[in-house]
Amino acid sequence: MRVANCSISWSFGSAVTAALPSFPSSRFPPLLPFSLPSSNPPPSTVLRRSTSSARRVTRMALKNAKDAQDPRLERISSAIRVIPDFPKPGILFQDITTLLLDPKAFKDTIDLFVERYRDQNINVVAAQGSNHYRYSCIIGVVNFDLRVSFTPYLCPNAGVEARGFIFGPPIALAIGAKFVPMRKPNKLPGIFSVPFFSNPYLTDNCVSRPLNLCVVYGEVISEEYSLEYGKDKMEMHVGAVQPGERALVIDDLIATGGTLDAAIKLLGKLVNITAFWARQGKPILGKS
Ligand SMILES: O=P(O)(O)OC[C@H]1O[C@H](OP(=O)(O)OP(=O)(O)O)[C@H](O)[C@@H]1O
Ligand SMILES: Nc1ncnc2[nH]cnc12
Repeated sequence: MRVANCSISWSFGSAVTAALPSFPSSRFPPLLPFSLPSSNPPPSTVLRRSTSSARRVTRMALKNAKDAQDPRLERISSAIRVIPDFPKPGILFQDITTLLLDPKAFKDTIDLFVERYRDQNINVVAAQGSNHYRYSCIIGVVNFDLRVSFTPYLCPNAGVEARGFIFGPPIALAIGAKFVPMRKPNKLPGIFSVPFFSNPYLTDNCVSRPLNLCVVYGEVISEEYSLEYGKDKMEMHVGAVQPGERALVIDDLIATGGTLDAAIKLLGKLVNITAFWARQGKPILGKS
């Protein structure tokens, strides 16, 4: 189903230039969107720009320039540790775990977003999490996917990160929006199959199938994308975003923009995107 009028903003930080090996310092410039120098072009990329969305983008850019003066930014920026050559040579890894160890900097980060978005009529905060295939062990478990049932499955490490999930929920709660997780494959209960005799979810939703499989219907849509250091895929529930809602997509940083691109495409399968705004005016959506 496609519906009209869902505008999407994405924010947090950018590591686009962090990936460039020529950058002279390991203490990389602030990752937050607010640090945009006011002389830069407005941080806007607009899809099907309408007059109202263009006005909104302009307002955002002005607010951005104002935020650049915020004294909280310095503390936030310096609380983020930069680790060269992780997870592979050439990557300057922006480690937000050190920010999380500093309650003031962490709170300031959330507050900045809340202050920015609380009056924007946002209904939905969406964030992306991951099960980090690249650090996974391989074990044999049931894969709850009809297409590949009972195949080897990459098992997430314990304590696995999902950095968008760290920042999205507190922002959603504070601005009074619902939170929609955008997850890596096979993490959302969707269309799945389990042996009929052992299925604990036998409800009216279940339909008996050949080979004693029970199928539970709950539609999940997905989008594949590329990262600085690999490929991935994200999924979300159909119905999580409703017609006419305004969505804010939260993640900890933008590097290649692949994740953002996929998030926008994923949301675009459910709603019409009327405006998109991101830091640095990187034409991420120019690809699509
Ligand atoms: O702009 P991009 O090149 O797409 O990179 C940015 C993405 O990379 C990281 O996520 P990752 O998939 O590593 O998972 P995590 O959030 O669970 O750490 C980060 O949290 C962003 O989502
Ligand atoms: N440079 C980077 N630092 C932290 N997380 C990342 N995800 C993708 N690129 C990254």
